Amino acid sequence: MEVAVGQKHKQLEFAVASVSELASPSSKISTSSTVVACFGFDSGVAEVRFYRESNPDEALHVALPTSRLFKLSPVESVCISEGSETGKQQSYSRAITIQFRKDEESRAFHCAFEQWKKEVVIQGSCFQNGTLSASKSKFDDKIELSSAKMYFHYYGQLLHQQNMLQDYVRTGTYYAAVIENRTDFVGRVVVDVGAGSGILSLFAAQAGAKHVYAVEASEMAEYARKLIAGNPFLGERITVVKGKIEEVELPEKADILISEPMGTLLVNERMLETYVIARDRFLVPNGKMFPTNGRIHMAPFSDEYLFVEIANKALFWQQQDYYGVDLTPLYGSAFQGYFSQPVVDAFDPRVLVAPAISHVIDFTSIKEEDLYEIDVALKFTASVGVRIHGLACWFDVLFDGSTVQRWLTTAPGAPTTHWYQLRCILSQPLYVMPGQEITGQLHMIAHNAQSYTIHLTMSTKMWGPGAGQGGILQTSSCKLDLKEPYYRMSQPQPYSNAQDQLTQNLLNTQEIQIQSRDEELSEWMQEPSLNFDAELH
Ligand SMILES: C[S@@+](CC[C@H](N)C(=O)[O-])C[C@H]1O[C@@H](n2cnc3c(N)ncnc32)[C@H](O)[C@@H]1O
Repeated sequence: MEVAVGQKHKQLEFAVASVSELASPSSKISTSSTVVACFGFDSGVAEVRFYRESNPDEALHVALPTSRLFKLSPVESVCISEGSETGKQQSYSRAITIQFRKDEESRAFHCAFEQWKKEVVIQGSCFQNGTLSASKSKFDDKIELSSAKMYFHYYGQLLHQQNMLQDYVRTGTYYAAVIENRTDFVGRVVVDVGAGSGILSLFAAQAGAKHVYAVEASEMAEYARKLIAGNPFLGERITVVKGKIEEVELPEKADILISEPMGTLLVNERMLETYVIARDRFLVPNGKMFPTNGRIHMAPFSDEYLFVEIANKALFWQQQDYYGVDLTPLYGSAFQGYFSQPVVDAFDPRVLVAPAISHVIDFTSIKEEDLYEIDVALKFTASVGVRIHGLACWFDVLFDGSTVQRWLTTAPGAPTTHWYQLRCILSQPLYVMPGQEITGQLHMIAHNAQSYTIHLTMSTKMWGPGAGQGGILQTSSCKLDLKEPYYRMSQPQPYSNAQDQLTQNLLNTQEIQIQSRDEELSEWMQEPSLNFDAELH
């Protein structure tokens, strides 16, 4: 795949101990502040730029097409550059020594150096054809640049990482899954896929990992470096690599991957695809994945209160004399708009009217492309006679450790997580009798704004007196955008789970509110014109 010259956003960063030019030792960029080595492009030429984190404007630039890198010791290398060729002899006029803090950092740097030199060769050859280009990563191929920018901007902020860290059900389950399965980590190489603050890398190091590569694409990588440096006993076995999983090169394969790639309904954010790409790029055959698989659970629900609440939102547009203006021409669109938003909140499991079914996603074997379109056939048997208002969904993931199997669940009735649960509401509810079958389809299609369009169809067949020979078929459908849910958690909840409250209080001595990760994310990522709720209130 080729991409235009303007692909400046593609870059990769490392922390190194110090850098100095041999001819001018005074140019040394040393350890008083972190020294960053950043691979990128300058005027279409691949380069590595060294600078102090505290002063990015003062940098040493090394053009890669004319450079070579040699190891002097496990933690010291020399980079010679600006060569000229006379006959068979190659001469170099500049040498830069690079001091690394550890062997793995040095190996990761060498690996990236060689990879970026190859990019230059591709570019060079294309340049001769008049179309300077660089290989485009799988991520850039399928995700809109504006979506990715906002996404990584969001994750680059500590407050959003803190929100996830303060979901103690989530973080505590990860901690237990890692620590109770030490045997899977001791002496092993680990890759942390989307490391964020680096917390899972630190857990893996605590469990005895030989080395952890913490790969993080957002600016959070700098904070992860700081956190890891501040925990030196663990940090000496962790290397932070700033870049996208789809683009970075690592010096060795991993025995185990660890990641937290789950979004609302498991698949939102499309980070599961990144997790699967990491498996294909970095995991040894039969290596372990934490988590190992995930399940989306679905069941029909009946919630008259929620249905009326949503339907009432559109009533505003039924006014015929709003300051002398008839608003009714927009009523239909407003009604449709409200019913195209999946609802995120914590609901009472008693609203479910049939046993749930599940769709399993095995992270160790699924193909990345299989996540582009997910199709689930629905079949339930109603346990009561009620009006069905739609489909309720939640998910769980399994850590299939060698010692202990741990589940992280977001089920209704279980301690609440920042994912809550999700409900797709039908604008035309269905009526069912006890024992009646409900069939349908949940079809989810990934889109380039890191989410999914959901198509839901639910049907029931009514038999018996007056229904005729073929029965009466009722069908109701809706189309929803997973990226634009209605976050209902701030509304008064008809249901409060005592066990949930207790767990929260026990885990959390401070008064801390967990915000839905996607609620915050969507504030960043939604275009105002698409944010129906924001428009109306
Ligand atoms: C849900 S957060 C989890 C952070 C951390 N692992 C934790 O458990 O607290 C996901 C992180 O993955 C990063 N991320 C998402 N897609 C990525 C990609 N393609 N390459 C590298 N990092 C990515 C995000 O920037 C974010 O920090």
